[in-house]
Amino acid sequence: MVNDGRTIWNNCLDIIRGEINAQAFKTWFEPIEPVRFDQKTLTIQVPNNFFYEWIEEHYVHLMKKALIEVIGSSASLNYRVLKDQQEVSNTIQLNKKIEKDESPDFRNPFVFPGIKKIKADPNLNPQYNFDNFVAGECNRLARNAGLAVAKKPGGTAFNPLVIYGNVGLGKTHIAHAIGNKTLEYFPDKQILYVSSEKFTNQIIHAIKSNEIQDFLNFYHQIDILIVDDIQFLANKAKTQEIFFHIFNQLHQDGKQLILTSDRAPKDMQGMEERLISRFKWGLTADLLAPDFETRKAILDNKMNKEGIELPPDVLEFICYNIKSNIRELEGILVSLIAQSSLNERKIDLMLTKEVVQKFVAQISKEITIDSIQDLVAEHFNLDVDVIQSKSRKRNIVTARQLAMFFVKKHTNHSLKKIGKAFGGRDHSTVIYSCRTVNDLIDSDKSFQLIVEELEKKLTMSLHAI
Ligand SMILES: Nc1ncnc2c1ncn2[C@@H]1O[C@H](COP(=O)(O)OP(=O)(O)OP(=O)(O)O)[C@@H](O)[C@H]1O
Repeated sequence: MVNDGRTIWNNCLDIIRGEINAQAFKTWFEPIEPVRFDQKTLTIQVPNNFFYEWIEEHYVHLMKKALIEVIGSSASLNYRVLKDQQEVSNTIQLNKKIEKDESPDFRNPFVFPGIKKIKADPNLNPQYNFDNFVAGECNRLARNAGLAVAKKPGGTAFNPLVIYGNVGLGKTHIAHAIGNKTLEYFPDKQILYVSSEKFTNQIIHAIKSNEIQDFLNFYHQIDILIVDDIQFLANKAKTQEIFFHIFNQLHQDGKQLILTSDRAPKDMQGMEERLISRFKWGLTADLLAPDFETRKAILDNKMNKEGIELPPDVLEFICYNIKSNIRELEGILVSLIAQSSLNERKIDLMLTKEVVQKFVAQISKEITIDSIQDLVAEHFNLDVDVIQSKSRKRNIVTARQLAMFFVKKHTNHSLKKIGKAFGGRDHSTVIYSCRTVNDLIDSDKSFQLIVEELEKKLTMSLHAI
């Protein structure tokens, strides 16, 4: 029996750790100290008031869940806030009564055996909706298809709707958003969001307790089934077989299926061919990494929600450097807020660089010929090998000359080496290119602006730290 505060808190942490990402855990839970446990009340100490408020706002559900699991449903929680390094005990003494959480988890469906029409918790997170899902070219197809499906579930050609994309690009968010929107239009329809992991565990449980028929009955009554991260079904033959069965039945009945995955159906290894072919029946829409403007809009959105404002250079710096994972973008914002609160530091470019560097430590910190060629090629919408080619087309020549100019200015490479990296040109071509760029900067205002913009991107990038 656990009865001391530290053991209880450690047990809670074990539960919490499994539910949030490592960075958030480190930022918000590692600094907490258990103080005492008395009469089912756990007292924890947080570093400051801001910390307390953040935890209350963002993690109170999770804390409830953990405390109920470890202490029982009559548990309660006190915070003690450390201020100015002094312990100000009971300054904010909250006796938060912990109540049984009604909806943290999908209730095991087998509690409804044989019931004709069920009404189960759809397990949707209202925080993930279309209002806070920033639209961009990167998610246009998935977003539009999702909205169409929500208006007419089972009644469009997008069945199943398969949304795929790399880690942290919004698959779970959009899956819930579609579910929430559908619920708005059709409050009486039975919607269910389930992660593949949970779905698999439910099957294991059903098999063990001989309730597989109840399980199937339950799923056959769902009108809109959303299964997240179906790549987890790979190499799980029995789970795939059962899912296949459910899929066919629902599809045949005109019910809507929405699936997400981290890869396109054709690339799903360990998945039965018959399932893959069904995934291709409807629409497969990908989520791409957002462009700079969309990244800024996402961060803006998040800042509004948290009620904070960042200086423009800080915002731009983050967006220049974090390109391929929106969760990381948000993680940086949260880290910045935490760092500034814990260390009482202003959020400026210096602090931001420190935080960003921790997130992307694997990135090279030097400006290289490759990084310059990539940047210039991207700006002119060209492939890098075109820049290195012999082409004399005007825009290609300009891009090439500009890239050489940047390499000369921002690296220590010799003229010979630079020429070689641009399709084996000699040193006089490099000198001529740099001179031409300088002349253009002086004489052409729009060219000057392009140079400034690219230069900003180069120096904003982590390479410049
Ligand atoms: N277009 C967007 N607008 C606003 N926020 C977004 C957008 N896309 C993603 N996010 C946010 O990014 C974070 C990560 O998104 P999400 O968890 O949906 O990604 P995922 O693709 O499911 O990741 P994983 O592959 O790890 O499961 C979430 O906080 C989500 O709200």
